[in-house]
Amino acid sequence: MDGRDWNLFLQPYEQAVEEMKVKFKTLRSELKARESYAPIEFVTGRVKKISSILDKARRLNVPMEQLETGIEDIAGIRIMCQFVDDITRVAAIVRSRQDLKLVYEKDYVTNYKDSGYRSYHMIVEYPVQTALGFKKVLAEIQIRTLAMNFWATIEHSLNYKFKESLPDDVKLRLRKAAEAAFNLDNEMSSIRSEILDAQIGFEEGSNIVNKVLSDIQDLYFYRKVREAVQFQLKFNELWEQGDTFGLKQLSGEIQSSLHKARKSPPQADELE
Ligand SMILES: Nc1nc2c(ncn2[C@@H]2O[C@H](COP(=O)(O)OP(=O)(O)OP(=O)(O)O)[C@@H](O)[C@H]2O)c(=O)[nH]1
Ligand SMILES: Nc1ncnc2c1ncn2[C@@H]1O[C@H](COP(=O)(O)OP(=O)(O)OP(=O)(O)O)[C@@H](O)[C@H]1O
Repeated sequence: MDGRDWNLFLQPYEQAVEEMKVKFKTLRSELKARESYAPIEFVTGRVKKISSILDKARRLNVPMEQLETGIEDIAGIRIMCQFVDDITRVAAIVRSRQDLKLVYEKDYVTNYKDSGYRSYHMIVEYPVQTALGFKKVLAEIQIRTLAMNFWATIEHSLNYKFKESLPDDVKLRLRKAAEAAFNLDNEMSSIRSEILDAQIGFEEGSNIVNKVLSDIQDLYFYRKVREAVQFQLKFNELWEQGDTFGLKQLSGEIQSSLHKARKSPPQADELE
């Protein structure tokens, strides 16, 4: 093995991981403040252990003098999302960032691995300012849902214990567990879209109420008192029944009355 100073070798990777973690955690807070929902649930990161770097170099036949280019995940962060759709959004954000350069992507969400592993991986080039100046390091960004992470964390610990020799029945059960995690993600996504639809429906309902009440006020302005009172009674009835469709129709009727009223405004002494 070469006699390099591993602390010095790993220093820029430590820095890259710390900086990237701060940046994506800050992004989460900012998106939460701006849009009230952030596609990032939490962020973790690590620098690969020396033993793991050496194992991987041997496994992938990477010469020691080419570790920096041959092992792409010495620096790695992981971004956990609530929903599968969030992964696409986070990946788009990573692609658009000016402070790193995308090298390539691996979509194990669509093309999941034989083991059942699902995640979206992005290998990036990240620039750090070291005491000796500017240096670019390779880093891996793994993006996955909470369910994918749950599965991968447990599978990783089992794999570590059994190394390459996982018994076939365990492999099969892990694949089934991965399917279960996939189904859980799908179910959560469909519940989410129903909740979003309900929220949109609620928003529409509240907008239509505002519109009807303010248009009735305008009818008073045009001295269409009798019409305004009738519309108000009709509104009360529909509102009691929670009839959004009826309210939309009523809104249309009030609009056409208002239209007529605006075309022939009342004379000063005119009262309905
Ligand atoms: N738990 C778990 N993690 C995996 C699995 N496959 C990949 N990973 C994770 O994804 C990383 C990158 O894996 P790959 O995209 O296969 O790339 P690689 O680094 O060229 O090759 P390997 O180290 O052989 O996986 C690994 O270092 C793991 O952290 C898997 O089957 N189970
Ligand atoms: N990009 C990443 N971000 C955060 N944690 C990671 C990342 N990649 C791996 N880890 C975690 O770091 C720990 C050590 O993993 P290690 O780097 O030794 O192996 P690995 O990445 O799983 O596999 P390999 O050696 O094949 O690359 C594990 O808990 C693993 O889940």
